[in-house]
Amino acid sequence: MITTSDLRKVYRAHGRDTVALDGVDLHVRTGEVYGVVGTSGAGKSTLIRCVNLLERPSSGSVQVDGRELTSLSASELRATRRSIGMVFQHFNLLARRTVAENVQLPLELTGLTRRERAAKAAELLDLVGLADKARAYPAQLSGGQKQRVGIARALAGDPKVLLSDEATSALDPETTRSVLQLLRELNQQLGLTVLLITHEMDVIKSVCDSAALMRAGKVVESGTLNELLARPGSELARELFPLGGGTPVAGDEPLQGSTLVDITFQGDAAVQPFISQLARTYNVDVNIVGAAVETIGGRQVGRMRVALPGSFEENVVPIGYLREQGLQVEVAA
Ligand SMILES: Nc1ncnc2c1ncn2[C@@H]1O[C@H](COP(=O)(O)OP(=O)(O)OP(=O)(O)O)[C@@H](O)[C@H]1O
Repeated sequence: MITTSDLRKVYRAHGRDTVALDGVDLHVRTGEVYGVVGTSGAGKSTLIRCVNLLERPSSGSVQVDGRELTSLSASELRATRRSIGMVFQHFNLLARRTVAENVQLPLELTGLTRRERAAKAAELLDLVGLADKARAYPAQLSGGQKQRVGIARALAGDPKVLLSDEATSALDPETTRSVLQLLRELNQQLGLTVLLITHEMDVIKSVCDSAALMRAGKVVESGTLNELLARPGSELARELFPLGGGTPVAGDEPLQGSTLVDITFQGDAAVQPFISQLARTYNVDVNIVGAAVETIGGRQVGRMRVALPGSFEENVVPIGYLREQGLQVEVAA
């Protein structure tokens, strides 16, 4: 649904060049929620603004729903942008307009009658759970309600794609959860493809099907959450699902001289029988250092860190046994 190829954006200011995007290839499939995460300055905002050409890339291509946006004329681009909704961190609502009028804003140049626009706004406000706030003004709403209005407005043109620029960054954790839940429902009910940027791993964990990690203008890692969790050495997987503790340090006698192994299992697979079989078959004392189960992308994922006595070379066979059982096994230290 969204594909960027070798996307570059260089800002020129005060005689200096800043490379904000340095050859970004991104592929967002139809109907998925795709999150781009990265620290401040990584290029996330620039990327999302290049996807609807609010920012014109210096080079590279942007395809949305099969259309190459960089080669459209100004009027074609205006029309195409209507099918790409966008929500913003600070909502960008007009203070002097009512909630319903804010939602109708993108429909004003579309040839719909006043009555049709009002009916559409009412339908969208109902969809985001704010049917009773149509006549209120933005100042009378909470942050979460303002963002719901922002989302309703973004949906006014019946978009196939919704871009979300840190939509929950200004909200408290509980409101964040409810707005993310709304995005998920809209994704499922309307088949909406959602591309969101965030600096919070929790957002990725709770709502995304796929994710990309950006650093210094580049996508350094990407994939579905399941792929990432199954990828040895994945930085995103480590951040999605940190397994604290267990790194052997001087004086930490029980772990000294042992091999730490991280085991990831998904769905209903239970790791416990494998551990006891491993202990029995190979006569090793398996020390469970840490374990956790979390819901990631709507699926149960478990991780366990175990310590096997001896060096890695001494544990090649037991580690191979765990891998043969279909578990994802990564040697941590
Ligand atoms: N209009 C601009 N003019 C000059 N440099 C810019 C402009 N917009 C962004 N930059 C620079 O481009 C780089 C990427 O910025 P961008 O805002 O895309 O990153 P980000 O990952 O979204 O960060 P943040 O989370 O802080 O918004 C930064 O070095 C930034 O200073």
